[in-house]
Amino acid sequence: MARPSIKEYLTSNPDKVLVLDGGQGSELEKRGINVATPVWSTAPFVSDSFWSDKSSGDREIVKGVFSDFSTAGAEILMTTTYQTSFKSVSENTSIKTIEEYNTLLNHIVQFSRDCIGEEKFLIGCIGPWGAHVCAEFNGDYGKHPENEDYYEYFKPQLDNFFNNNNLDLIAFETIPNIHELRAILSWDESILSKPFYIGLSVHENGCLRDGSTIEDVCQLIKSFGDKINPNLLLLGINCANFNHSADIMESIHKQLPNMPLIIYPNNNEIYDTVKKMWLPNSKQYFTWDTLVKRYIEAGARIIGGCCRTTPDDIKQIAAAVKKYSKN
Ligand code: MET
Ligand SMILES: [Zn+2]
Repeated sequence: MARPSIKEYLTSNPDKVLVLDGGQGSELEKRGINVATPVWSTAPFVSDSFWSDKSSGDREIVKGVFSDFSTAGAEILMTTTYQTSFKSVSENTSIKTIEEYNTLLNHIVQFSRDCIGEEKFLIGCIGPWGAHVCAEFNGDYGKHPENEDYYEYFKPQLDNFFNNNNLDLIAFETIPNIHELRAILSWDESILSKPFYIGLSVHENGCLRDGSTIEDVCQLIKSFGDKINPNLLLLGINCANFNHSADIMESIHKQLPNMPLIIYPNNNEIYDTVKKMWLPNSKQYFTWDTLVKRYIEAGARIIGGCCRTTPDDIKQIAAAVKKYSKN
């Protein structure tokens, strides 16, 4: 049976909370794929052997990640295309033309769809401009972030994703800068012609990485009134601090009570930006069970994990979603 449209699905099942997958990029790395390249988790797909050699090791690893997240309970999964903008790919790999780029995206999306089957929802993942310039965790977009042509940066990936029926939802993830957020919100249905969501990149106190407060963000969204693009299905945070994630969700929900929310924080490890590695965090104040309960009470409709979360985290999230959602 064909999948329903995700918009229709969320509207006609108002109590349903969908379980998302976990950190695809970090999981690929954990399983041995070298993602230490400027295109990060896109790396396995830009090698010809991934497509020509059906028994390639990387191919098996990617399949395994999709399969393990699905088995753990994910009902909606993401393509590994966080750093697959045309600019990142054409500047850093042998793929140079828009035709080659479209072929790459078509192959990745089809491969991902084949991995998860026809029933589950698939999200076309798009990282922020900050992913290209390594600024998604400081929001530093230079002196004139308002002058950046965000549309020009996103357009090739958007054009491809909007035309691909294998994708149910488009993700703008880890958005750290309010100018970029304002740009995305200003695009109407002729540009963003399919359901999408925005995942914000925030500090522990909930401020956007560029220092804008949650109030600034919510005010900006409210200022669009009923002119907001009807394809904006959810707003939320991703790659956020585990211990602080529920507080941040509650504060967004307080200010935008009717906005369906999405949340996928990191696991409890902390990224050391100097050592460039994830370090354990001895302070863990919550379990997934407690957090998921609070997320749902704060209006979350999609819940999963971001960097360093594994199929085991998704299993715990799925169990808690089952326990606390009315559906
Ligand atoms: C830096 S956040 C990355 C999110 C992305 N969906 C991934 O895990 O691959
Ligand atoms: Zn992340």
